Amino acid sequence: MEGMTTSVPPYAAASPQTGRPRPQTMAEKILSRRGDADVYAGDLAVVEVDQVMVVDSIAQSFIERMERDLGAAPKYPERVSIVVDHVAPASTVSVAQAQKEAREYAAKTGVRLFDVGRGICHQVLMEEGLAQPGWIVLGSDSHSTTYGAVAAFGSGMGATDIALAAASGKTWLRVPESVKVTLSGELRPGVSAKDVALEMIRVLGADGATYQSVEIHAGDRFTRGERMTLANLCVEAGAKAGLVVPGGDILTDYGYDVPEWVYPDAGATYVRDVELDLSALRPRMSAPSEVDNVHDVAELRGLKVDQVFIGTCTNGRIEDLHAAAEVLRGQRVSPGTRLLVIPASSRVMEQALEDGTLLTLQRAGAVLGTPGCGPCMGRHQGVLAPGEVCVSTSNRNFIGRMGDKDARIYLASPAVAAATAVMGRVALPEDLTRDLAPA
Ligand SMILES: CC(C)[C@H](C(=O)O)[C@@H](O)C(=O)O
Ligand code: SF4
Repeated sequence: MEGMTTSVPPYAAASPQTGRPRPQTMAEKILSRRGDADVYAGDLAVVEVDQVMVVDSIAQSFIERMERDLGAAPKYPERVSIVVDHVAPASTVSVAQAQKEAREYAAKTGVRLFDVGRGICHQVLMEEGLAQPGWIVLGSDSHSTTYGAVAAFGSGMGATDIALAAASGKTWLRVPESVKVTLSGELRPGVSAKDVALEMIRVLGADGATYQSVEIHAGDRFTRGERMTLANLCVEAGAKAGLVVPGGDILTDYGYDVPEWVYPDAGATYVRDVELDLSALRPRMSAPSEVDNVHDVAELRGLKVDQVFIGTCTNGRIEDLHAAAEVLRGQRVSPGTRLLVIPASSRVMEQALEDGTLLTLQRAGAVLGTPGCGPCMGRHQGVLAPGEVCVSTSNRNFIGRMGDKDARIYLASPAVAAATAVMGRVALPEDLTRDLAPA
Protein backbone atom coordinates (compact mmCIF):
# COMPACT_ATOMS: atom_id res chain seq x y z
CA MET A 1 0.00 0.00 0.00
CA GLU A 2 1.21 3.46 -0.91
CA GLY A 3 2.96 5.29 1.90
CA MET A 4 2.65 2.35 4.26
CA THR A 5 5.07 2.57 7.15
CA THR A 6 7.58 -0.18 7.63
CA SER A 7 9.29 1.29 10.64
CA VAL A 8 6.96 -0.08 13.31
CA PRO A 9 8.29 -3.32 14.80
CA PRO A 10 6.29 -6.53 14.45
CA TYR A 11 3.77 -7.46 17.07
CA ALA A 12 4.93 -8.71 20.44
CA ALA A 13 4.66 -12.44 20.79
CA ALA A 14 1.46 -13.66 22.36
CA SER A 15 1.65 -13.91 26.11
CA PRO A 16 2.33 -17.24 27.71
CA GLN A 17 0.24 -15.98 30.63
CA THR A 18 -3.00 -17.75 29.82
CA GLY A 19 -4.30 -18.12 33.33
CA ARG A 20 -7.84 -17.47 32.26
CA PRO A 21 -8.28 -18.80 28.74
CA ARG A 22 -11.71 -17.86 27.57
CA PRO A 23 -13.14 -16.50 24.34
CA GLN A 24 -12.22 -12.89 23.69
CA THR A 25 -13.87 -9.92 22.02
CA MET A 26 -11.93 -8.03 19.39
CA ALA A 27 -10.92 -5.33 21.88
CA GLU A 28 -9.67 -8.01 24.31
CA LYS A 29 -7.79 -9.70 21.48
CA ILE A 30 -5.95 -6.56 20.41
CA LEU A 31 -5.18 -5.33 23.91
CA SER A 32 -3.86 -8.78 24.88
CA ARG A 33 -1.71 -9.07 21.81
CA ARG A 34 -0.19 -5.60 22.14
CA GLY A 35 0.39 -6.03 25.86
CA ASP A 36 2.20 -8.74 27.76
CA ALA A 37 -0.74 -10.62 29.25
CA ASP A 38 -4.12 -11.99 28.26
CA VAL A 39 -6.61 -9.38 29.37
CA TYR A 40 -10.38 -9.27 29.67
CA ALA A 41 -12.97 -6.52 30.21
CA GLY A 42 -12.28 -4.76 33.48
CA ASP A 43 -8.57 -5.67 33.60
CA LEU A 44 -5.88 -3.05 33.46
CA ALA A 45 -3.79 -3.37 30.31
CA VAL A 46 -0.41 -1.85 29.58
CA VAL A 47 0.05 -1.92 25.83
CA GLU A 48 2.35 -0.85 23.03
CA VAL A 49 1.07 2.08 21.02
CA ASP A 50 1.64 1.75 17.28
CA GLN A 51 0.76 5.28 16.31
CA VAL A 52 0.11 8.51 18.21
CA MET A 53 -1.79 11.22 16.39
CA VAL A 54 -1.81 14.86 17.48
CA VAL A 55 -4.10 17.47 15.91
CA ASP A 56 -3.25 21.15 15.46
CA SER A 57 -5.62 22.41 18.18
CA ILE A 58 -3.96 20.18 20.79
CA ALA A 59 -0.38 20.43 19.52
CA GLN A 60 0.63 23.28 21.83
CA SER A 61 -0.51 21.46 24.99
CA PHE A 62 1.07 18.25 23.71
CA ILE A 63 4.42 19.97 23.19
CA GLU A 64 4.17 21.63 26.59
CA ARG A 65 3.52 18.26 28.28
CA MET A 66 6.42 16.65 26.44
CA GLU A 67 8.99 19.37 26.97
CA ARG A 68 7.99 21.10 30.19
CA ASP A 69 6.23 18.37 32.20
CA LEU A 70 7.94 15.19 31.02
CA GLY A 71 11.20 16.60 29.72
CA ALA A 72 11.03 13.87 27.09
CA ALA A 73 11.41 13.43 23.37
CA PRO A 74 9.16 11.02 21.48
CA LYS A 75 10.51 7.50 22.08
CA TYR A 76 9.71 6.40 18.52
CA PRO A 77 9.37 9.55 16.37
CA GLU A 78 8.14 7.43 13.46
CA ARG A 79 5.14 6.47 15.55
CA VAL A 80 4.00 10.07 16.05
CA SER A 81 2.06 12.17 13.53
CA ILE A 82 0.94 15.79 13.85
CA VAL A 83 -1.84 16.90 11.52
CA VAL A 84 -2.72 20.54 10.83
CA ASP A 85 -6.36 20.14 9.94
CA HIS A 86 -8.85 21.67 12.37
CA VAL A 87 -8.23 25.34 11.63
CA ALA A 88 -6.30 25.20 8.39
CA PRO A 89 -5.26 27.52 6.87
CA ALA A 90 -4.87 29.44 10.13
CA SER A 91 -7.65 31.88 11.00
CA THR A 92 -5.93 34.09 13.58
CA VAL A 93 -2.42 35.06 14.65
CA SER A 94 -2.52 32.81 17.71
CA VAL A 95 -3.62 29.83 15.61
CA ALA A 96 -0.83 30.61 13.13
CA GLN A 97 1.67 30.80 16.00
CA ALA A 98 0.54 27.41 17.38
CA GLN A 99 0.89 25.84 13.96
CA LYS A 100 4.34 27.37 13.55
CA GLU A 101 5.38 25.79 16.86
CA ALA A 102 4.03 22.42 15.71
CA ARG A 103 6.11 22.62 12.53
CA GLU A 104 9.22 23.53 14.49
CA TYR A 105 8.61 20.69 16.93
CA ALA A 106 8.24 18.20 14.07
CA ALA A 107 11.43 19.42 12.42
CA LYS A 108 13.30 19.15 15.71
CA THR A 109 12.08 15.72 16.81
CA GLY A 110 11.57 13.97 13.49
CA VAL A 111 7.89 13.21 14.04
CA ARG A 112 5.70 13.31 10.92
CA LEU A 113 3.82 16.48 10.13
CA PHE A 114 0.94 16.67 7.70
CA ASP A 115 0.49 20.36 6.99
CA VAL A 116 -2.35 22.63 5.85
CA GLY A 117 -4.35 21.13 3.01
CA ARG A 118 -3.29 17.51 3.41
CA GLY A 119 -6.60 16.79 5.09
CA ILE A 120 -8.41 15.62 8.20
CA CYS A 121 -6.25 13.64 10.62
CA HIS A 122 -8.22 10.37 10.52
CA GLN A 123 -8.50 10.34 6.74
CA VAL A 124 -4.81 11.15 6.34
CA LEU A 125 -3.57 8.48 8.75
CA MET A 126 -5.73 5.92 7.02
CA GLU A 127 -4.47 6.92 3.57
CA GLU A 128 -0.87 6.83 4.77
CA GLY A 129 -1.22 3.29 6.12
CA LEU A 130 -0.67 4.55 9.68
CA ALA A 131 -3.53 2.46 11.02
CA GLN A 132 -3.31 -1.28 10.43
CA PRO A 133 -5.38 -4.28 11.56
CA GLY A 134 -4.46 -5.20 15.13
CA TRP A 135 -2.68 -1.92 15.87
CA ILE A 136 -3.35 0.46 18.72
CA VAL A 137 -3.71 4.03 17.49
CA LEU A 138 -4.21 6.82 19.99
CA GLY A 139 -5.28 10.27 18.87
CA SER A 140 -5.72 13.57 20.64
CA ASP A 141 -9.13 13.61 18.98
CA SER A 142 -12.32 11.93 20.04
CA HIS A 143 -13.08 10.53 16.59
CA SER A 144 -9.98 8.36 16.71
CA THR A 145 -12.45 5.47 16.97
CA THR A 146 -12.43 5.77 13.15
CA TYR A 147 -9.37 3.49 12.91
CA GLY A 148 -11.63 0.62 13.95
CA ALA A 149 -12.68 0.60 10.29
CA VAL A 150 -9.52 -1.38 9.60
CA ALA A 151 -9.66 -3.38 12.82
CA ALA A 152 -7.24 -1.11 14.68
CA PHE A 153 -8.07 -0.26 18.28
CA GLY A 154 -8.41 3.51 17.84
CA SER A 155 -9.18 5.74 20.77
CA GLY A 156 -9.11 9.40 21.69
CA MET A 157 -7.23 10.68 24.71
CA GLY A 158 -6.28 14.06 26.18
CA ALA A 159 -2.96 15.85 25.67
CA THR A 160 -1.39 14.38 28.83
CA ASP A 161 -2.14 10.75 27.99
CA ILE A 162 -1.10 11.32 24.40
CA ALA A 163 2.20 12.83 25.53
CA LEU A 164 2.84 9.92 27.89
CA ALA A 165 2.22 7.51 25.02
CA ALA A 166 4.59 9.44 22.74
CA ALA A 167 7.28 9.59 25.42
CA SER A 168 7.07 5.96 26.50
CA GLY A 169 5.69 4.14 23.45
CA LYS A 170 3.02 2.66 25.70
CA THR A 171 -0.27 3.46 27.33
CA TRP A 172 -2.38 1.95 30.06
CA LEU A 173 -6.11 1.56 30.04
CA ARG A 174 -8.94 -0.42 31.54
CA VAL A 175 -10.02 -3.06 29.03
CA PRO A 176 -13.51 -2.03 27.87
CA GLU A 177 -16.60 -4.18 27.88
CA SER A 178 -17.97 -4.75 24.37
CA VAL A 179 -21.35 -4.23 22.74
CA LYS A 180 -21.99 -6.47 19.77
CA VAL A 181 -23.82 -4.82 16.88
CA THR A 182 -24.88 -7.28 14.19
CA LEU A 183 -26.07 -6.00 10.82
CA SER A 184 -28.37 -8.13 8.70
CA GLY A 185 -30.21 -7.64 5.41
CA GLU A 186 -29.26 -5.29 2.58
CA LEU A 187 -29.66 -1.54 2.31
CA ARG A 188 -32.29 -0.19 -0.06
CA PRO A 189 -31.11 2.17 -2.80
CA GLY A 190 -30.58 5.69 -1.43
CA VAL A 191 -29.78 4.45 2.08
CA SER A 192 -26.13 4.71 3.13
CA ALA A 193 -23.63 3.78 5.81
CA LYS A 194 -24.32 7.18 7.42
CA ASP A 195 -27.96 6.20 7.89
CA VAL A 196 -26.83 2.94 9.48
CA ALA A 197 -24.47 4.84 11.77
CA LEU A 198 -27.15 7.31 12.86
CA GLU A 199 -29.61 4.50 13.50
CA MET A 200 -26.96 2.65 15.51
CA ILE A 201 -26.43 5.75 17.69
CA ARG A 202 -30.19 6.12 18.18
CA VAL A 203 -30.43 2.52 19.38
CA LEU A 204 -27.33 2.69 21.58
CA GLY A 205 -28.17 6.16 22.95
CA ALA A 206 -25.85 9.18 23.24
CA ASP A 207 -24.11 7.72 26.27
CA GLY A 208 -25.33 4.15 25.84
CA ALA A 209 -21.89 2.71 25.15
CA THR A 210 -19.83 4.86 27.51
CA TYR A 211 -16.31 3.46 27.78
CA GLN A 212 -17.35 0.35 25.86
CA SER A 213 -16.02 -1.05 22.62
CA VAL A 214 -18.69 -1.19 19.93
CA GLU A 215 -17.90 -4.28 17.86
CA ILE A 216 -19.73 -4.10 14.54
CA HIS A 217 -20.36 -7.34 12.67
CA ALA A 218 -21.08 -6.14 9.15
CA GLY A 219 -20.07 -9.21 7.16
CA ASP A 220 -18.49 -8.21 3.87
CA ARG A 221 -20.71 -5.14 3.50
CA PHE A 222 -19.24 -1.66 3.12
CA THR A 223 -16.09 -0.12 1.67
CA ARG A 224 -13.25 1.05 3.86
CA GLY A 225 -14.67 4.57 3.71
CA GLU A 226 -18.12 3.40 4.78
CA ARG A 227 -16.56 1.41 7.61
CA MET A 228 -14.84 4.63 8.68
CA THR A 229 -18.25 6.34 8.85
CA LEU A 230 -19.55 3.55 11.12
CA ALA A 231 -16.51 3.50 13.41
CA ASN A 232 -16.38 7.31 13.50
CA LEU A 233 -19.89 7.68 14.92
CA CYS A 234 -19.28 5.13 17.70
CA VAL A 235 -17.81 7.81 19.93
CA GLU A 236 -21.15 9.61 19.78
CA ALA A 237 -22.51 6.79 21.93
CA GLY A 238 -19.59 7.40 24.30
CA ALA A 239 -17.56 4.45 23.06
CA LYS A 240 -13.88 3.95 23.83
CA ALA A 241 -13.43 2.17 20.49
CA GLY A 242 -15.53 1.19 17.48
CA LEU A 243 -14.28 -1.95 15.79
CA VAL A 244 -15.70 -3.15 12.49
CA VAL A 245 -14.95 -6.85 12.11
CA PRO A 246 -13.23 -7.44 8.73
CA GLY A 247 -15.55 -9.57 6.59
CA GLY A 248 -14.67 -11.51 3.45
CA ASP A 249 -11.75 -9.99 1.55
CA ILE A 250 -12.85 -6.47 2.24
CA LEU A 251 -9.61 -5.29 3.87
CA THR A 252 -7.19 -7.55 2.03
CA ASP A 253 -8.57 -6.06 -1.21
CA TYR A 254 -7.28 -2.69 0.02
CA GLY A 255 -3.87 -4.23 0.65
CA TYR A 256 -4.16 -4.79 4.40
CA ASP A 257 -2.66 -7.77 6.10
CA VAL A 258 -5.38 -9.00 8.45
CA PRO A 259 -3.90 -11.30 11.08
CA GLU A 260 -6.04 -14.30 12.01
CA TRP A 261 -5.79 -13.50 15.72
CA VAL A 262 -7.58 -10.19 15.36
CA TYR A 263 -11.04 -11.73 14.90
CA PRO A 264 -13.27 -12.01 17.96
CA ASP A 265 -13.81 -15.53 19.29
CA ALA A 266 -17.17 -17.25 19.10
CA GLY A 267 -18.59 -17.26 22.61
CA ALA A 268 -16.92 -13.99 23.69
CA THR A 269 -18.78 -12.05 26.37
CA TYR A 270 -20.75 -8.95 25.37
CA VAL A 271 -22.61 -6.61 27.69
CA ARG A 272 -25.24 -5.98 25.06
CA ASP A 273 -26.39 -7.44 21.75
CA VAL A 274 -27.90 -5.13 19.17
CA GLU A 275 -29.28 -6.29 15.83
CA LEU A 276 -30.03 -3.93 12.97
CA ASP A 277 -32.00 -5.03 9.93
CA LEU A 278 -30.64 -2.87 7.14
CA SER A 279 -33.48 -3.66 4.76
CA ALA A 280 -35.93 -1.84 7.02
CA LEU A 281 -33.84 1.33 7.19
CA ARG A 282 -34.89 4.63 5.56
CA PRO A 283 -32.67 7.72 5.20
CA ARG A 284 -32.12 9.12 8.67
CA MET A 285 -31.46 12.54 10.12
CA SER A 286 -30.27 13.57 13.55
CA ALA A 287 -32.10 16.67 14.81
CA PRO A 288 -30.71 19.20 17.30
CA SER A 289 -29.03 19.01 19.63
CA GLU A 290 -28.02 15.43 20.45
CA VAL A 291 -26.72 12.95 17.94
CA ASP A 292 -29.14 10.24 19.10
CA ASN A 293 -32.19 12.41 18.29
CA VAL A 294 -32.64 10.48 15.06
CA HIS A 295 -35.70 10.59 12.78
CA ASP A 296 -36.66 9.55 9.28
CA VAL A 297 -35.76 12.37 6.89
CA ALA A 298 -39.38 12.20 5.72
CA GLU A 299 -40.52 13.50 9.14
CA LEU A 300 -38.37 16.63 8.83
CA ARG A 301 -38.96 17.18 5.12
CA GLY A 302 -39.63 20.81 4.16
CA LEU A 303 -37.68 22.51 6.95
CA LYS A 304 -36.00 25.65 5.58
CA VAL A 305 -32.19 25.39 5.51
CA ASP A 306 -29.60 28.19 5.28
CA GLN A 307 -26.42 26.15 4.89
CA VAL A 308 -25.52 22.65 3.77
CA PHE A 309 -22.08 21.28 4.59
CA ILE A 310 -20.72 18.16 2.90
CA GLY A 311 -17.39 17.00 4.28
CA THR A 312 -15.67 15.95 7.56
CA CYS A 313 -14.06 12.75 8.82
CA THR A 314 -17.54 11.22 8.79
CA ASN A 315 -18.52 11.88 5.18
CA GLY A 316 -15.89 13.80 3.21
CA ARG A 317 -14.55 10.87 1.19
CA ILE A 318 -14.73 10.18 -2.53
CA GLU A 319 -17.79 7.94 -2.24
CA ASP A 320 -19.53 10.75 -0.34
CA LEU A 321 -18.69 13.35 -2.99
CA HIS A 322 -19.87 10.92 -5.66
CA ALA A 323 -23.20 10.46 -3.86
CA ALA A 324 -23.60 14.24 -3.64
CA ALA A 325 -22.63 14.79 -7.29
CA GLU A 326 -25.11 12.21 -8.44
CA VAL A 327 -27.91 14.24 -6.88
CA LEU A 328 -26.50 17.65 -7.90
CA ARG A 329 -25.63 16.86 -11.51
CA GLY A 330 -27.51 19.32 -13.71
CA GLN A 331 -29.16 20.93 -10.67
CA ARG A 332 -28.59 24.28 -8.92
CA VAL A 333 -28.31 25.02 -5.25
CA SER A 334 -31.44 26.86 -4.14
CA PRO A 335 -31.05 30.66 -3.97
CA GLY A 336 -30.73 31.66 -0.32
CA THR A 337 -29.00 28.41 0.61
CA ARG A 338 -25.23 27.96 0.74
CA LEU A 339 -23.60 24.64 -0.09
CA LEU A 340 -20.07 24.08 1.24
CA VAL A 341 -18.16 21.05 0.05
CA ILE A 342 -14.83 20.24 1.68
CA PRO A 343 -13.00 17.05 0.67
CA ALA A 344 -11.57 15.13 3.62
CA SER A 345 -8.07 15.07 2.17
CA SER A 346 -5.89 16.23 -0.69
CA ARG A 347 -6.08 12.74 -2.15
CA VAL A 348 -9.86 12.81 -2.12
CA MET A 349 -9.67 16.25 -3.73
CA GLU A 350 -7.33 15.02 -6.47
CA GLN A 351 -9.57 12.06 -7.21
CA ALA A 352 -12.63 14.30 -7.32
CA LEU A 353 -10.82 16.72 -9.62
CA GLU A 354 -9.68 13.95 -11.92
CA ASP A 355 -13.06 12.29 -12.29
CA GLY A 356 -14.99 15.53 -12.75
CA THR A 357 -16.91 15.35 -9.47
CA LEU A 358 -15.73 18.76 -8.30
CA LEU A 359 -16.71 20.35 -11.61
CA THR A 360 -20.21 18.92 -11.23
CA LEU A 361 -20.43 20.27 -7.70
CA GLN A 362 -18.98 23.69 -8.62
CA ARG A 363 -21.38 24.02 -11.55
CA ALA A 364 -24.27 23.23 -9.24
CA GLY A 365 -23.24 26.19 -7.09
CA ALA A 366 -21.18 24.54 -4.36
CA VAL A 367 -18.46 26.50 -2.58
CA LEU A 368 -15.36 24.31 -2.48
CA GLY A 369 -12.95 24.49 0.47
CA THR A 370 -9.44 23.41 1.47
CA PRO A 371 -9.24 19.78 2.63
CA GLY A 372 -9.56 19.77 6.42
CA CYS A 373 -12.24 20.01 9.08
CA GLY A 374 -13.81 23.18 7.66
CA PRO A 375 -16.63 24.57 9.81
CA CYS A 376 -17.34 21.22 11.53
CA MET A 377 -16.48 22.55 14.97
CA GLY A 378 -17.32 26.17 14.31
CA ARG A 379 -13.86 27.66 14.23
CA HIS A 380 -13.75 29.02 10.65
CA GLN A 381 -14.86 28.61 7.02
CA GLY A 382 -18.62 28.73 7.43
CA VAL A 383 -19.76 29.37 11.01
CA LEU A 384 -23.48 29.87 11.57
CA ALA A 385 -25.36 33.02 12.60
CA PRO A 386 -28.10 33.03 15.28
CA GLY A 387 -31.26 31.31 14.06
CA GLU A 388 -29.60 29.68 11.05
CA VAL A 389 -30.25 26.07 10.15
CA CYS A 390 -27.55 23.80 8.75
CA VAL A 391 -27.74 20.30 7.34
CA SER A 392 -24.32 18.73 7.74
CA THR A 393 -22.77 15.37 6.92
CA SER A 394 -20.69 15.58 10.11
CA ASN A 395 -21.10 13.77 13.42
CA ARG A 396 -22.10 16.39 16.02
CA ASN A 397 -25.10 18.69 16.28
CA PHE A 398 -24.54 20.05 19.78
CA ILE A 399 -25.64 23.56 20.71
CA GLY A 400 -23.07 26.07 19.47
CA ARG A 401 -21.04 23.42 17.64
CA MET A 402 -20.84 25.28 14.33
CA GLY A 403 -21.12 28.84 15.54
CA ASP A 404 -23.90 30.64 17.38
CA LYS A 405 -25.73 28.80 20.16
CA ASP A 406 -29.03 29.63 18.49
CA ALA A 407 -28.10 27.98 15.21
CA ARG A 408 -29.46 24.47 14.64
CA ILE A 409 -27.62 21.53 13.04
CA TYR A 410 -29.17 18.46 11.43
CA LEU A 411 -26.94 15.51 10.54
CA ALA A 412 -27.54 13.45 7.42
CA SER A 413 -25.98 11.51 4.56
CA PRO A 414 -24.31 13.23 1.58
CA ALA A 415 -27.23 12.34 -0.73
CA VAL A 416 -29.79 13.89 1.63
CA ALA A 417 -27.55 16.93 2.17
CA ALA A 418 -27.26 17.41 -1.60
CA ALA A 419 -31.02 17.12 -2.16
CA THR A 420 -31.56 19.59 0.67
CA ALA A 421 -29.19 22.08 -0.97
CA VAL A 422 -31.15 21.93 -4.22
CA MET A 423 -34.53 22.34 -2.54
CA GLY A 424 -33.37 24.84 0.12
CA ARG A 425 -35.36 22.66 2.50
CA VAL A 426 -34.81 19.28 4.08
CA ALA A 427 -35.40 16.83 1.24
CA LEU A 428 -34.71 13.38 -0.11
CA PRO A 429 -33.17 12.92 -3.56
CA GLU A 430 -36.54 11.65 -4.79
CA ASP A 431 -38.11 14.99 -3.80
CA LEU A 432 -36.21 16.92 -6.44
CA THR A 433 -39.18 16.86 -8.74
CA ARG A 434 -41.73 17.83 -6.09
CA ASP A 435 -42.88 21.05 -4.41
CA LEU A 436 -42.15 21.00 -0.73
CA ALA A 437 -44.55 22.62 1.67
CA PRO A 438 -42.83 24.59 4.45
CA ALA A 439 -42.68 22.70 7.74
C1 LIG B 1 -10.36 19.46 18.34
C2 LIG B 1 -10.63 18.05 18.73
C3 LIG B 1 -9.93 17.81 20.03
C4 LIG B 1 -12.11 17.69 18.75
C5 LIG B 1 -12.35 16.24 19.19
O1 LIG B 1 -11.77 15.74 20.13
O2 LIG B 1 -13.14 15.54 18.62
C6 LIG B 1 -12.74 17.90 17.38
O3 LIG B 1 -12.16 17.13 16.39
C7 LIG B 1 -14.21 17.61 17.42
O4 LIG B 1 -14.71 16.92 16.52
O5 LIG B 1 -14.89 18.09 18.33
S1 SF4 C 1 -13.93 16.78 10.79
FE1 SF4 C 1 -15.06 17.46 12.59
S2 SF4 C 1 -15.37 15.65 13.82
FE2 SF4 C 1 -13.76 15.18 12.35
S3 SF4 C 1 -11.87 15.61 13.43
FE3 SF4 C 1 -12.44 17.46 12.31
S4 SF4 C 1 -13.63 18.72 13.78
FE4 SF4 C 1 -13.52 16.62 14.61
